[in-house]
Amino acid sequence: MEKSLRCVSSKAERFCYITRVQSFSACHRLHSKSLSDEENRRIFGKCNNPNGHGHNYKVEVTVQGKIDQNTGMVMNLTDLQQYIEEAIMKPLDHRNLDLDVPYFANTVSTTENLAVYIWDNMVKLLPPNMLYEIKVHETDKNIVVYRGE
Ligand SMILES: Nc1nc2c(c(=O)[nH]1)N=C([C@H](O)[C@H](O)COP(=O)(O)OP(=O)(O)OP(=O)(O)O)CN2
Ligand SMILES: [Zn+2]
Repeated sequence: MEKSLRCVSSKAERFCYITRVQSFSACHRLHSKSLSDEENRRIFGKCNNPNGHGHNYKVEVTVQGKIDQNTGMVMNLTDLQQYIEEAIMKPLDHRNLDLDVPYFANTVSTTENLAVYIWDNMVKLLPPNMLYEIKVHETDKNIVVYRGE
């Protein structure tokens, strides 16, 4: 599993961003209940295929904070791995996003909305003000970043 570290700031108190990468597999269909079938086909094209399609998603979870002078860590990446298991893997891996995840019953399962869903799950588990960014790679070419705004 990939882990990346990036640090800035003064010598006395260093501030760092740490990232854990996690992959999961899921299928979905882009379809909005607030649009007609014709509009859905026109807007979402092949991604509106009634039987759906699959992705091997990759999510980068970045947390921020001061480097603890005793542990040398912003956060133990093993703890972050466990939060990711709860917030991402358990609800999403090997699921049909639209049918298995209640959040997407009435919310289109775009990568934008998926990033928001993952943010909302992660922020509930992490210590306050530590979550910095969720980056979701839907494909190698389609990437969405959400920072809680
Ligand atoms: N703004 C968004 N646009 C699109 C999203 C999205 O989540 N947000 N999603 C899709 C589809 O889900 C689709 O699966 C994208 O796949 P695809 O077009 O096959 O992916 P690539 O662009 O990587 O592959 P190409 O072969 O280059 O088409 C569509 N739009
Ligand atoms: Zn898709």
